[in-house]
Amino acid sequence: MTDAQQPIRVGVLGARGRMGLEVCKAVDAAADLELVAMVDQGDRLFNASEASAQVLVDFTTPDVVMDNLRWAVDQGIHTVVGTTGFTEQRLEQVRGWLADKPGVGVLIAPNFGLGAVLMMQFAARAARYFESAEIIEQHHPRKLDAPSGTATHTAKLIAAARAEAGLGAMPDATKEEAPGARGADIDGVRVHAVRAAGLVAHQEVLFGTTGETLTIRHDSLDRASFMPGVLLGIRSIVSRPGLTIGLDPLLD
Ligand SMILES: NC(=O)C1=CN([C@@H]2O[C@H](COP(=O)(O)OP(=O)(O)OC[C@H]3O[C@@H](n4cnc5c(N)ncnc54)[C@H](O)[C@@H]3O)[C@@H](O)[C@H]2O)C=CC1
Ligand SMILES: O=C(O)C1=N[C@H](C(=O)O)C[C@H](O)C1
Repeated sequence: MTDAQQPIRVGVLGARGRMGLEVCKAVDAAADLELVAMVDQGDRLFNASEASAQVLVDFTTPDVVMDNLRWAVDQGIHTVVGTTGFTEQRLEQVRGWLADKPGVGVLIAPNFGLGAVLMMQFAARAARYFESAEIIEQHHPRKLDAPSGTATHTAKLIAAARAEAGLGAMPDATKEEAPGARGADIDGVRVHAVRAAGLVAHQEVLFGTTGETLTIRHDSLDRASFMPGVLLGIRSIVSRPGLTIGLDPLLD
């Protein structure tokens, strides 16, 4: 434990949501963490400050997360963010806020599943060796956004690796007969989003070149899969000022 064996005081934003409920359970069960605030839509955000939260965990929605984060940084509260919707422009805004609060840490991770982090790393490593790469993400039908934050991040990693290796555009002679048939184009990488009852969170990255394909697949079968990563984030962010993107730097 930090601070002479005092538990880290944690507040959860989006506490009544699918992820928020799971985070509350995981924090409650950890001896070195104390759940001091549970905030959902309609609750006062200030509750978290009154409860002296040292770290906030945000699993809300892309349209409210920036306001929450701005407030937390202003209050000097470290924040672990799993909510999606972080464009490069949004990340730049967060960097700007943190510049005025040098002691405060923010971790923004598109996926807290350790297997998903490895899947993205493996995909980035494979990208330079294949002519073609496409992403198929599959989620539960109550997910609000598409493509997923994980798929967008993976596409950007693949695009960067391809550019670094000097690869050009992927071979594709297809004319779409129906809009969207070839998926979304994220930095030149096609991303297909499936929504079906029974699914949690899944992703395949399909690579192809002459005579062979490689498929890298990850499945989150239960939201418990995200919790080791979230807890690692909470424990790390108290001594990690500035903006950290993704779990990768915490795993090295
Ligand atoms: N980074 C990761 O590993 C993961 C990220 N996610 C992302 O986390 C987000 C939440 O996902 P779910 O829990 O499935 O959604 P959900 O819809 O079940 O939960 C969102 C919760 O946020 C609450 N909320 C809305 N506005 C709020 C506000 N202003 N203040 C406090 N609470 C507010 C809602 O009432 C709801 O209870 C999504 O963006 C999703 O993509 C989900 C799973 C894993
Ligand atoms: O909404 C979800 O469920 C998930 N969202 C994240 C994303 O958009 O990548 C992470 C994971 O895929 C589950």
